[in-house]
Amino acid sequence: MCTSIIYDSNGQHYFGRNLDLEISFGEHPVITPRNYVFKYRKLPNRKATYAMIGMAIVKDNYPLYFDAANEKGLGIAGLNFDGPCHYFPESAEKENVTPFELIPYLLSQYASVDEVKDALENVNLVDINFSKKLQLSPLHWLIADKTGKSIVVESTVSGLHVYDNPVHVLTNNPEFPGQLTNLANYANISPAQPKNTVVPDADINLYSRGLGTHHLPGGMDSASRFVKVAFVRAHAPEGKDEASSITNYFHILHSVEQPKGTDEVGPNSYEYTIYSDGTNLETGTFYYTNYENNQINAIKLSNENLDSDKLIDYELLEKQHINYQN
Ligand SMILES: C[C@H](CCC(=O)NCCS(=O)(=O)O)[C@H]1CC[C@H]2[C@@H]3CC[C@@H]4C[C@H](O)CC[C@]4(C)[C@H]3C[C@H](O)[C@]12C
Repeated sequence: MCTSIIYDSNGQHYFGRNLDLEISFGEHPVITPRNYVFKYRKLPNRKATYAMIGMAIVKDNYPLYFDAANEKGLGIAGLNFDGPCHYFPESAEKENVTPFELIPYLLSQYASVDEVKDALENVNLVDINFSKKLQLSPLHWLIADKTGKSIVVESTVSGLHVYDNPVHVLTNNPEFPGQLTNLANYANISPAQPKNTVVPDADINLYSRGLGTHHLPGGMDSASRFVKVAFVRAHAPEGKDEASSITNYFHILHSVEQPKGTDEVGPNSYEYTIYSDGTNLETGTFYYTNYENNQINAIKLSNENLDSDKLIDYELLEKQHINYQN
């Protein structure tokens, strides 16, 4: 399971995700500079044009991005969508993009959600594996830009669906319209202390603070995380500067993180939040934390030579540094 959000703070927009899984693939931060050439399976080769940064594994010198953002302030995250997801055979009328190419394809050419929406009308997500070893995985995508707009893209048996996203978060199943419908079941959840309406005549002692969130789901499942993160994001205060904004951002994502041991997926195997990341879409600064190291690490897109044609890899810093005070 995974969770992705876009958060507005202090005039800036932060976009990224939690990656929840039982094993790590060796993913790490990767910059694709403007002159790197993407080789597409069913389209002509094309230069990246817009530089991008995100978490990826690199296979055969190809960056398989889990999530990334480009220098124009457009971000995309791929999340698991097992069940409803369906990819299609090659189509003669459309641009045939494989699901693992979707992030490079969109980030290399487009600067906004509106541009992406137009482009997607012409896209067929074609069922072609990266390799025998790396088969396609069922994904759906949260796409957001620095104006704060976001959409969800889902390819199912009924076709490619693009939904405006009024709550600016995404988890996993069910399909996005079902997640929105489910929010109605939690419509009265509030940061405010409730009034006693259950037995109005009785003097009921509101024994705790926070009773307005008593029915907020806290499970590791995707429907629970959707409601919880939508609520937390919607009520998160803005930061007053970059540091407090990114701190708030990670608190939102960490409110739905999965601690080890709580989500069993097989004998002795547990899904947990491997990393959380977020890019400031205005400045192109990429931040991340991970399970082992919850210090915030940052990489600035603008500090590299973005006109290069070679991928730039960064080590994932996984060592916890405890600040002993005595
Ligand atoms: C599994 C992850 C989602 C996390 C999640 O939701 N886990 C719940 C599991 S469960 O549903 O709870 O059981 C997703 C998110 C991004 C994906 C990579 C995207 C690039 C590339 C695309 C290729 O086509 C296939 C290989 C590839 C490396 C992908 C592997 C894997 O699919 C990644 C890591």
